[in-house]
Amino acid sequence: MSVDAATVIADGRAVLGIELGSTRIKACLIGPDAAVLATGSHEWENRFVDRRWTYGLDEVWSGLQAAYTDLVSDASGRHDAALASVSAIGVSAMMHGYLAFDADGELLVPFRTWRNTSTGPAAEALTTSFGVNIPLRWSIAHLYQAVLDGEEHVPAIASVTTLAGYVHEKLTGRRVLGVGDASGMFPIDPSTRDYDADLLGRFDALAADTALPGPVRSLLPDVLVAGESAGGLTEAGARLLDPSGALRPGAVAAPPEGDAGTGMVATRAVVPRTGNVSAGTSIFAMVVLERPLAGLHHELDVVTTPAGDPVAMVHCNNGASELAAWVGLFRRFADAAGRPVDADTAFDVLLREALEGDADAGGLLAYNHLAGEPIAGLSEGRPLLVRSPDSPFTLANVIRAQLYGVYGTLALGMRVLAEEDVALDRMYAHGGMFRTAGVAQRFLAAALDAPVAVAGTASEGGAWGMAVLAAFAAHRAAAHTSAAPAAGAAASGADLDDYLLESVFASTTFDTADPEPADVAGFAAWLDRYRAGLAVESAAVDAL
Ligand SMILES: Nc1ncnc2c1ncn2[C@@H]1O[C@H](COP(=O)(O)OP(=O)(O)O)[C@@H](O)[C@H]1O
Ligand SMILES: O=C(CO)[C@@H](O)[C@@H](O)COP(=O)(O)O
Repeated sequence: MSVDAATVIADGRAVLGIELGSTRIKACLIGPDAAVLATGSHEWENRFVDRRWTYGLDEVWSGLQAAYTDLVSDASGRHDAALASVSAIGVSAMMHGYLAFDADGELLVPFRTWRNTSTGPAAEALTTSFGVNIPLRWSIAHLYQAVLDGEEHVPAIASVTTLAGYVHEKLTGRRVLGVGDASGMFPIDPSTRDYDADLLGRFDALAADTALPGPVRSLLPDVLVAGESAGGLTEAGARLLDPSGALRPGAVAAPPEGDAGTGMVATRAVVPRTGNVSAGTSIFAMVVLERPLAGLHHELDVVTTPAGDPVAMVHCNNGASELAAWVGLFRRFADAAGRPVDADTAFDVLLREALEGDADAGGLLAYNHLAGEPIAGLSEGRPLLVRSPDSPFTLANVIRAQLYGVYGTLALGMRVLAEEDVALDRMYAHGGMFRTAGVAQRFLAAALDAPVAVAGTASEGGAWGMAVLAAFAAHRAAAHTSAAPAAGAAASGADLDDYLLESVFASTTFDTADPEPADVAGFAAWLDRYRAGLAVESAAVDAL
């Protein structure tokens, strides 16, 4: 394996996927069979500046370079191979939010991430006008809120994009977005797999007589579907990723995607009746739809797969960060006691302890809300641990409550999806929480009352999924060389699924956890108490 991998890397046949997650920038290098050859990562953290969650663009580039350098050294350590070129490349990132540029490409205001909940009036006006739910975090809500607030920069806006779109443009010179990422900016019409023309018109009518230079379509990136070529890595782009000068340009670039789409690919959940849960800083569940939703629900957004098919999503701003904070507390205790443990060990010890807890976590409630949470009706967050005096206050129950807390708001939203009769054959899960095998997965099965499957790549899921999409773009480009050199054709969901089945998942095994009846009953009881206790969380937001 090592010799083959070394040859693949040295011959420039490996494929690079990068995902900018909220806490980690991950890079993943795969071979022709989609096996992981090397990985790299860099930790970063959003900052709350002037009441807005943001990252600096300088941190984007230093973080990408650090993750890439880490991957190069992993390739060298694992395979004794020097990485100098790749056949294809793809970038994905946290979706939505607001990156607005002027005509010279200068950023007009600091990046506003998906986590900001300051767009209420715009989201409400757009939801009413469009007749589809426009969540607070969508880019169009951010844009319209800036218009409604009469922000000074609005007249200068020449383009608006997502984080993946921004990075992709710098690497390739192309201002485009994959349809999945675009679907978190503005609603997509599944029949054209492009922005919904009727809704674009309604937006322009709303924004008429404002300072926004229109029409809005001229501000948005062009939309591409999985398998289409989105340009190639330029010399300048290669230098941005690898200032050492070793990386050569020329790789085929896939349409930049969002982490929802890469999660779907990483779990082979791209055709109707398949779904996946991504559990990282935020937590969200997605199910590919067989038919449109019957009603409009503020708990459900409709995005698309990277092939443009509609997907219902339950999105919660708050995922596993509060759990990580508790694990950090115990690590500090271990340090202070003179027995330091690394993060993975601390997670392993604590999560395994949770297995010994009561099925209802002894009635302990953990609210993981660091930020506001629309589904729970919270404008801001105040993480809480609440118990009755007689609740069995054990370490096992504290950690189990924290794990249940990660799934609390998601479970409320999933009950709305169930009422819509959305059919689901299989649910997959991925994200950092699954680095410790078997625990977060078992409790998720209990929370959803459904089997949950996890693959070995689960904790690197997004970057790996993006590498797979890049390999798919290169595969389609090769198949179409005679007809249209270096250009792949747009794929349908079935084309993408066939590729995933034949070239990626043929030999992948998933570990499936079935819901355990005692856990299901325990979680249901816990969720009733959690729902009632939301009043406490709300009061904490008001009071503190
Ligand atoms: N070894 C581990 N076992 C279980 N959970 C973990 C482990 N390491 C990190 N985590 C959890 O994973 C989360 C990060 O997940 P990740 O998918 O990398 O997030 P993001 O994409 O938002 O940066 C952390 O907040 C932490 O709670
Ligand atoms: O909003 C979405 C998807 O709709 C995500 O991009 C956003 O929550 C960020 O996800 P991560 O927590 O970084 O995995």
